[in-house]
Amino acid sequence: MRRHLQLISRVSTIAQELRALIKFRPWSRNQSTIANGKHEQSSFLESVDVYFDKAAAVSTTAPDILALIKACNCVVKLQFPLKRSTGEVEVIQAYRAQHSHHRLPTKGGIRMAPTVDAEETMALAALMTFKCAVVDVPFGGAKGGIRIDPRKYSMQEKEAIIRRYTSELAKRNFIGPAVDVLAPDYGTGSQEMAWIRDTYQQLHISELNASACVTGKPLEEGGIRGRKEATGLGLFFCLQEFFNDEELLRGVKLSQGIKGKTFVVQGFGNVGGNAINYIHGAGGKIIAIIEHNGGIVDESGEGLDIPKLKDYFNMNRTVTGFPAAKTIRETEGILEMACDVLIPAALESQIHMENAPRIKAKIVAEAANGPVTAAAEAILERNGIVILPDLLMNAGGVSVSYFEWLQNLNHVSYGRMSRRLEEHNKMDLINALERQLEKSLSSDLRMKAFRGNTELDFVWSGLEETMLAAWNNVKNTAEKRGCNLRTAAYLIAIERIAAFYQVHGIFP
Ligand SMILES: NC(=O)C1=CN([C@@H]2O[C@H](COP(=O)(O)OP(=O)(O)OC[C@H]3O[C@@H](n4cnc5c(N)ncnc54)[C@H](OP(=O)(O)O)[C@@H]3O)[C@@H](O)[C@H]2O)C=CC1
Ligand SMILES: O=C(O)CCC(=O)C(=O)O
Repeated sequence: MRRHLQLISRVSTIAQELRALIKFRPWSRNQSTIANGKHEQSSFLESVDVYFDKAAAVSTTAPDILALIKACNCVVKLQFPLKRSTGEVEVIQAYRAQHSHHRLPTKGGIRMAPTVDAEETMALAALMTFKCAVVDVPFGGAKGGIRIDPRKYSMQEKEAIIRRYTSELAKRNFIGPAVDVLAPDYGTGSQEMAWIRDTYQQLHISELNASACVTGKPLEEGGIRGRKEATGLGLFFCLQEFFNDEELLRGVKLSQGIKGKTFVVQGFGNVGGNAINYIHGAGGKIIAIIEHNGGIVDESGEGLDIPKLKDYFNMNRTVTGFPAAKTIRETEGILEMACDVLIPAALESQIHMENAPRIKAKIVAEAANGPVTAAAEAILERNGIVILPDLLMNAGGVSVSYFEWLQNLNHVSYGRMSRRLEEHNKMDLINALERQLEKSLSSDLRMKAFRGNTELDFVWSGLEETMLAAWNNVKNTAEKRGCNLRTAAYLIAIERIAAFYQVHGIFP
């Protein structure tokens, strides 16, 4: 722990320099906002700051504690060599930001994208702090990024980059089950997590809990069932709640239930793809999907045939060209299509001041981190569009990551110790009932009634409980404090973290 704190103080110098470079501003009640739409040049980090400031202005938390909660504790910038398959050496730039250490470990994904920079990483790390607080997951927030376009690198090259990135973090004590736990994000998945785990394990050969240094791992490497689907399923749980809430539905003039509602989804990756599965399963109509270089629009009026689209995608690695839909190369127009729900599930700042006036969805459900700029939010709200905020909507991923981390620390999977016991107990009860009633249950009913809970049952149950509790808290806070759902989510986060400092005090 002492080593960790020393390192934090060393890297915090870098953080200070970076903050100065990007005009980082501590929280101030007088700070102008971009909600009037005048500063379209504002960055992702500035949008996060504006959202924070809006909540801070109605919070009862003291200004010094607000400044503490808002500040990014440290950012490390890494530059390391990659020997490409051509023999040429390239310098790779990468980052890890640890936004808040009020709880340890810090937690957050790692992305690979050409847009990655220090500021983006800091904004994403801040969102992780607030998101974890909203869903009451006991982590500080962090995020990592590697500035490459992963499509331009071979598997071997990506493996070398990830392994070197992990070893650079390990050298600085910036990764570990008790320190900072990585996870998938945009451009990374379970394969990258497996390389991270293996590299960390090689460097910490006697560390019993090494596999808890990263979540989102393949099952063979200590991953948990359900993590891949978790972000999309968490979003779906919240959508279901929205479509059951008469009052919220009245505001957007929609009837109850997901069935028959129309959805446009930007991004067909982990989050977008899984959200689509659940929405389609509930009878929602996916009328358009956007990828980075094109999109498809349904022409049947029935919504896209998702099982057929999945087969097509698995063969072609793209949705464009899907024969049962119209392919469109200019995707901006698709984002602006009339629909009930628009789900941005790709990158930040996709809905900005310029295109916001043309958005015709009734609801924007933020699956991506920060897809709506603060200036755009003001415009959407003026047009009566309800925004379901990222801090809540995409928190299913980190919630199940938490379960994976716990399972790794326990070294035994959920259900392993209890499943058969539950089945034996239930079977005894069923037998007793049958004897008493002098009647036998059908074998089908018997199977259903006696089945014990598996790992996946526990994960789904934990995720549903987490998302529904957070949904109700955000909704009730918005009602009580007279603010929108995003400000309510930030308020919950701020007040939970402030309460934490209140009890723990400030070190030293
Ligand atoms: N993975 C997770 O568990 C979590 C992810 N998130 C957030 O969700 C978002 C998506 O992450 P994830 O699904 O993991 O990422 P993936 O890399 O799995 O998928 C990203 C998808 O976005 C598409 N895309 C990229 N750029 C654009 C663009 N300009 N317009 C339209 N589509 C685009 C990609 O298309 P193509 O394949 O053509 O490049 C791909 O379909 C990110 O903001 C991430 O931070 C939030 C919480 C958890
Ligand atoms: O699963 C995690 O730990 C973090 C996922 C993530 O990066 C995010 O929620 O943005």
